Amino acid sequence: MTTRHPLPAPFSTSTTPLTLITQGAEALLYKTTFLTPTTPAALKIRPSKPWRHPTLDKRLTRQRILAEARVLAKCKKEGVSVPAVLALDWENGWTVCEWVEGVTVKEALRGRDVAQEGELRKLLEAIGQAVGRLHACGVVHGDLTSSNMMIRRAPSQSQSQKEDKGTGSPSSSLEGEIVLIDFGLATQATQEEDRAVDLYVLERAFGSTHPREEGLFEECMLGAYGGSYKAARGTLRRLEDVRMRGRKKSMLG
Ligand SMILES: Nc1ncnc2c1ncn2[C@@H]1O[C@H](COP(=O)(O)OP(=O)(O)OP(=O)(O)O)[C@@H](O)[C@H]1O
Repeated sequence: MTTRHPLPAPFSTSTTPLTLITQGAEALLYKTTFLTPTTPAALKIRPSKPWRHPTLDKRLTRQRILAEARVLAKCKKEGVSVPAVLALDWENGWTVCEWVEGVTVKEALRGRDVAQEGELRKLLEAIGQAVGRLHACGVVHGDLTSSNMMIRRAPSQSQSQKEDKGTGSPSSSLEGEIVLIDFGLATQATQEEDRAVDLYVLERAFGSTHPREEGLFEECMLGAYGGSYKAARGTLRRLEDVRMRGRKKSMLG
Protein backbone atom coordinates (compact mmCIF):
# COMPACT_ATOMS: atom_id res chain seq x y z
CA MET A 1 0.00 0.00 0.00
CA THR A 2 1.30 3.48 -0.72
CA THR A 3 0.17 6.90 0.37
CA ARG A 4 0.57 10.46 -0.83
CA HIS A 5 1.03 11.80 2.73
CA PRO A 6 4.62 13.06 3.22
CA LEU A 7 6.42 11.20 6.00
CA PRO A 8 7.73 13.28 8.92
CA ALA A 9 11.43 13.36 9.77
CA PRO A 10 13.20 11.07 10.71
CA PHE A 11 11.11 8.59 8.74
CA SER A 12 11.29 10.50 5.44
CA THR A 13 15.04 9.81 5.22
CA SER A 14 15.05 6.39 6.84
CA THR A 15 16.28 3.41 4.85
CA THR A 16 13.91 1.11 6.74
CA PRO A 17 10.91 0.17 4.60
CA LEU A 18 7.55 1.39 5.88
CA THR A 19 4.43 -0.65 5.21
CA LEU A 20 1.11 1.12 5.46
CA ILE A 21 -1.24 -1.04 7.54
CA THR A 22 -4.30 1.22 7.83
CA GLN A 23 -5.31 4.72 6.92
CA GLY A 24 -8.10 5.89 9.26
CA ALA A 25 -9.82 9.27 9.47
CA GLU A 26 -7.39 10.50 12.14
CA ALA A 27 -4.18 8.57 11.62
CA LEU A 28 -2.02 6.40 9.40
CA LEU A 29 -0.52 3.24 10.86
CA TYR A 30 2.74 1.87 9.44
CA LYS A 31 4.83 -1.15 10.28
CA THR A 32 8.49 -0.24 10.47
CA THR A 33 11.51 -0.85 12.67
CA PHE A 34 12.84 1.30 15.49
CA LEU A 35 16.13 1.52 17.44
CA THR A 36 17.51 -1.55 15.69
CA PRO A 37 16.83 -2.78 12.14
CA THR A 38 15.31 -5.97 13.55
CA THR A 39 12.99 -4.42 16.15
CA PRO A 40 9.55 -4.15 14.53
CA ALA A 41 7.50 -1.13 15.54
CA ALA A 42 4.14 0.52 14.84
CA LEU A 43 4.40 4.11 13.63
CA LYS A 44 1.21 6.14 14.01
CA ILE A 45 1.18 9.43 12.14
CA ARG A 46 -1.49 12.06 12.67
CA PRO A 47 -1.20 14.22 9.55
CA SER A 48 -2.05 17.90 9.86
CA LYS A 49 -5.58 18.82 8.82
CA PRO A 50 -5.40 21.54 6.15
CA TRP A 51 -8.97 22.71 6.90
CA ARG A 52 -8.09 23.56 10.53
CA HIS A 53 -6.38 26.73 11.66
CA PRO A 54 -2.66 25.76 11.95
CA THR A 55 -2.37 26.85 15.60
CA LEU A 56 -5.47 24.93 16.64
CA ASP A 57 -4.39 21.94 14.55
CA LYS A 58 -0.99 21.79 16.29
CA ARG A 59 -2.60 22.13 19.70
CA LEU A 60 -5.12 19.34 19.06
CA THR A 61 -2.48 16.99 17.63
CA ARG A 62 -0.23 17.65 20.64
CA GLN A 63 -3.10 17.04 23.09
CA ARG A 64 -4.14 13.77 21.44
CA ILE A 65 -0.63 12.37 21.16
CA LEU A 66 0.18 13.23 24.77
CA ALA A 67 -3.16 11.96 26.11
CA GLU A 68 -2.75 8.62 24.30
CA ALA A 69 0.87 8.22 25.42
CA ARG A 70 0.03 9.08 29.05
CA VAL A 71 -2.76 6.50 29.14
CA LEU A 72 -0.51 3.86 27.53
CA ALA A 73 2.27 4.59 30.03
CA LYS A 74 -0.16 4.34 32.94
CA CYS A 75 -1.55 1.03 31.64
CA LYS A 76 1.96 -0.41 31.18
CA LYS A 77 2.89 0.61 34.71
CA GLU A 78 -0.23 -1.03 36.14
CA GLY A 79 0.31 -4.28 34.25
CA VAL A 80 -2.44 -3.86 31.63
CA SER A 81 -1.38 -5.49 28.38
CA VAL A 82 -0.89 -2.64 25.88
CA PRO A 83 1.90 -1.79 23.37
CA ALA A 84 4.83 0.07 24.96
CA VAL A 85 5.42 3.62 23.71
CA LEU A 86 8.96 3.80 22.28
CA ALA A 87 9.08 7.42 21.09
CA LEU A 88 6.87 10.36 20.17
CA ASP A 89 7.04 13.80 18.59
CA TRP A 90 3.97 15.98 19.02
CA GLU A 91 5.41 18.79 16.84
CA ASN A 92 5.53 16.46 13.85
CA GLY A 93 2.55 14.37 14.88
CA TRP A 94 3.87 10.84 15.37
CA THR A 95 4.16 8.07 17.96
CA VAL A 96 6.13 4.84 17.73
CA CYS A 97 4.91 1.84 19.71
CA GLU A 98 6.02 -1.71 20.19
CA TRP A 99 4.78 -3.93 17.33
CA VAL A 100 2.34 -6.58 18.53
CA GLU A 101 2.91 -9.78 16.57
CA GLY A 102 -0.49 -11.32 15.98
CA VAL A 103 -3.97 -10.65 14.64
CA THR A 104 -6.92 -8.56 15.77
CA VAL A 105 -9.71 -10.39 17.60
CA LYS A 106 -11.95 -9.44 14.67
CA GLU A 107 -9.68 -11.20 12.17
CA ALA A 108 -9.28 -14.24 14.41
CA LEU A 109 -13.03 -14.64 14.92
CA ARG A 110 -13.76 -14.22 11.22
CA GLY A 111 -11.33 -17.05 10.39
CA ARG A 112 -12.45 -19.31 13.21
CA ASP A 113 -13.69 -22.86 12.90
CA VAL A 114 -17.21 -23.14 14.41
CA ALA A 115 -16.10 -26.25 16.27
CA GLN A 116 -13.67 -24.24 18.41
CA GLU A 117 -16.22 -23.41 21.14
CA GLY A 118 -13.86 -24.16 24.01
CA GLU A 119 -11.25 -21.79 22.55
CA LEU A 120 -13.88 -19.15 21.91
CA ARG A 121 -14.99 -19.28 25.55
CA LYS A 122 -11.38 -18.90 26.71
CA LEU A 123 -10.84 -15.98 24.35
CA LEU A 124 -13.96 -14.17 25.59
CA GLU A 125 -12.88 -14.75 29.19
CA ALA A 126 -9.42 -13.38 28.43
CA ILE A 127 -11.04 -10.27 26.89
CA GLY A 128 -13.22 -9.84 30.01
CA GLN A 129 -10.14 -10.02 32.24
CA ALA A 130 -8.14 -7.62 30.04
CA VAL A 131 -10.95 -5.03 30.07
CA GLY A 132 -11.34 -5.56 33.83
CA ARG A 133 -7.62 -4.86 34.40
CA LEU A 134 -7.93 -1.70 32.31
CA HIS A 135 -10.94 -0.46 34.28
CA ALA A 136 -9.34 -1.42 37.58
CA CYS A 137 -6.54 1.07 36.96
CA GLY A 138 -8.97 3.92 36.22
CA VAL A 139 -8.82 3.96 32.43
CA VAL A 140 -11.77 3.85 30.05
CA HIS A 141 -10.89 2.89 26.46
CA GLY A 142 -13.65 4.82 24.68
CA ASP A 143 -13.72 2.66 21.54
CA LEU A 144 -13.72 -0.99 22.60
CA THR A 145 -14.28 -3.14 19.51
CA SER A 146 -12.84 -6.44 18.30
CA SER A 147 -10.57 -4.42 15.94
CA ASN A 148 -9.01 -2.66 18.91
CA MET A 149 -7.80 -5.81 20.63
CA MET A 150 -5.10 -8.10 19.34
CA ILE A 151 -4.16 -11.69 20.10
CA ARG A 152 -0.40 -11.76 20.59
CA ARG A 153 1.30 -14.76 19.01
CA ALA A 154 4.78 -16.04 18.35
CA PRO A 155 5.96 -14.71 14.92
CA SER A 156 5.88 -18.18 13.29
CA GLN A 157 2.32 -18.80 14.49
CA SER A 158 1.27 -15.38 13.27
CA GLN A 159 2.70 -16.04 9.79
CA SER A 160 0.97 -19.39 9.39
CA GLN A 161 -2.31 -17.84 10.55
CA LYS A 162 -2.03 -15.28 7.77
CA GLU A 163 -1.33 -17.99 5.20
CA ASP A 164 -4.21 -20.17 6.38
CA LYS A 165 -6.73 -17.35 6.81
CA GLY A 166 -10.26 -18.64 6.46
CA THR A 167 -9.35 -22.28 6.01
CA GLY A 168 -10.29 -23.19 9.57
CA SER A 169 -6.99 -25.00 10.01
CA PRO A 170 -5.55 -25.41 13.50
CA SER A 171 -3.25 -22.42 12.96
CA SER A 172 -6.24 -20.06 13.05
CA SER A 173 -6.26 -20.65 16.79
CA LEU A 174 -7.76 -18.14 19.21
CA GLU A 175 -5.01 -18.63 21.77
CA GLY A 176 -2.64 -15.91 22.87
CA GLU A 177 -2.38 -12.91 25.17
CA ILE A 178 -4.97 -10.15 24.65
CA VAL A 179 -3.35 -6.78 23.94
CA LEU A 180 -5.58 -3.70 23.89
CA ILE A 181 -4.68 -1.11 21.22
CA ASP A 182 -5.84 2.26 19.84
CA PHE A 183 -6.16 4.49 22.89
CA GLY A 184 -6.93 7.62 20.84
CA LEU A 185 -10.29 8.09 22.62
CA ALA A 186 -9.25 6.81 26.05
CA THR A 187 -9.75 8.80 29.24
CA GLN A 188 -8.65 8.43 32.80
CA ALA A 189 -12.02 7.98 34.48
CA THR A 190 -13.03 6.46 37.77
CA GLN A 191 -16.81 6.71 37.41
CA GLU A 192 -18.89 3.54 37.28
CA GLU A 193 -21.04 5.06 34.53
CA ASP A 194 -18.00 5.57 32.23
CA ARG A 195 -16.91 1.96 32.69
CA ALA A 196 -20.45 0.70 32.06
CA VAL A 197 -20.67 2.73 28.83
CA ASP A 198 -17.30 1.27 27.77
CA LEU A 199 -18.75 -2.24 28.21
CA TYR A 200 -21.95 -1.26 26.40
CA VAL A 201 -19.98 0.01 23.39
CA LEU A 202 -18.12 -3.30 23.26
CA GLU A 203 -21.32 -5.33 23.65
CA ARG A 204 -23.03 -3.47 20.80
CA ALA A 205 -20.00 -3.57 18.51
CA PHE A 206 -19.44 -7.25 19.24
CA GLY A 207 -23.07 -8.16 18.58
CA SER A 208 -23.11 -6.49 15.19
CA THR A 209 -19.66 -7.69 14.06
CA HIS A 210 -19.84 -11.23 15.46
CA PRO A 211 -23.50 -12.34 15.58
CA ARG A 212 -22.42 -16.03 15.63
CA GLU A 213 -20.48 -15.49 18.87
CA GLU A 214 -22.90 -13.03 20.52
CA GLY A 215 -24.63 -15.71 22.61
CA LEU A 216 -21.48 -16.38 24.63
CA PHE A 217 -20.59 -12.73 25.17
CA GLU A 218 -22.57 -12.23 28.37
CA GLU A 219 -21.71 -15.54 29.98
CA CYS A 220 -18.00 -15.63 29.15
CA MET A 221 -16.80 -12.06 28.61
CA LEU A 222 -19.00 -10.31 31.19
CA GLY A 223 -18.73 -13.33 33.51
CA ALA A 224 -14.93 -13.02 33.58
CA TYR A 225 -15.13 -9.23 33.83
CA GLY A 226 -17.36 -9.54 36.91
CA GLY A 227 -14.65 -11.34 38.84
CA SER A 228 -11.71 -9.29 37.59
CA TYR A 229 -11.60 -6.41 40.11
CA LYS A 230 -13.38 -5.19 43.21
CA ALA A 231 -15.89 -2.76 41.71
CA ALA A 232 -16.70 -4.91 38.65
CA ARG A 233 -20.05 -6.19 39.91
CA GLY A 234 -21.26 -2.60 40.44
CA THR A 235 -20.20 -1.74 36.89
CA LEU A 236 -22.18 -4.72 35.55
CA ARG A 237 -25.27 -3.56 37.47
CA ARG A 238 -24.82 -0.10 35.97
CA LEU A 239 -24.50 -1.71 32.53
CA GLU A 240 -28.11 -2.86 32.90
CA ASP A 241 -29.23 0.78 33.28
CA VAL A 242 -27.14 1.82 30.28
CA ARG A 243 -28.72 -0.96 28.20
CA MET A 244 -32.20 0.13 29.29
CA ARG A 245 -31.50 3.72 28.25
CA GLY A 246 -30.14 2.41 24.94
CA ARG A 247 -33.32 0.41 24.30
CA LYS A 248 -35.58 3.38 25.17
CA LYS A 249 -33.58 5.60 22.88
CA SER A 250 -33.83 3.18 19.96
CA MET A 251 -37.60 2.75 20.55
CA LEU A 252 -38.07 6.52 20.40
CA GLY A 253 -36.01 6.55 17.20
N1 LIG B 1 1.15 -1.86 18.08
C1 LIG B 1 0.61 -2.52 17.04
N2 LIG B 1 1.15 -3.68 16.63
C2 LIG B 1 0.64 -4.35 15.56
N3 LIG B 1 -0.41 -3.93 14.84
C3 LIG B 1 -0.99 -2.79 15.20
C4 LIG B 1 -0.53 -2.01 16.32
N4 LIG B 1 -1.30 -0.92 16.43
C5 LIG B 1 -2.21 -1.02 15.45
N5 LIG B 1 -2.04 -2.14 14.70
C6 LIG B 1 -2.82 -2.56 13.51
O1 LIG B 1 -3.27 -1.41 12.82
C7 LIG B 1 -4.70 -1.32 12.82
C8 LIG B 1 -5.13 0.11 13.05
O2 LIG B 1 -4.60 0.58 14.26
P1 LIG B 1 -5.35 1.66 15.17
O3 LIG B 1 -6.72 1.12 15.48
O4 LIG B 1 -4.48 2.03 16.31
O5 LIG B 1 -5.39 2.87 14.15
P2 LIG B 1 -6.54 3.92 13.83
O6 LIG B 1 -6.17 4.57 12.54
O7 LIG B 1 -6.75 4.79 15.01
O8 LIG B 1 -7.78 2.98 13.60
P3 LIG B 1 -9.31 3.36 13.70
O9 LIG B 1 -9.61 4.23 12.50
O10 LIG B 1 -9.97 1.99 13.66
O11 LIG B 1 -9.53 4.05 15.02
C9 LIG B 1 -5.15 -2.29 13.92
O12 LIG B 1 -6.44 -2.82 13.67
C10 LIG B 1 -4.06 -3.35 13.90
O13 LIG B 1 -4.33 -4.29 12.86
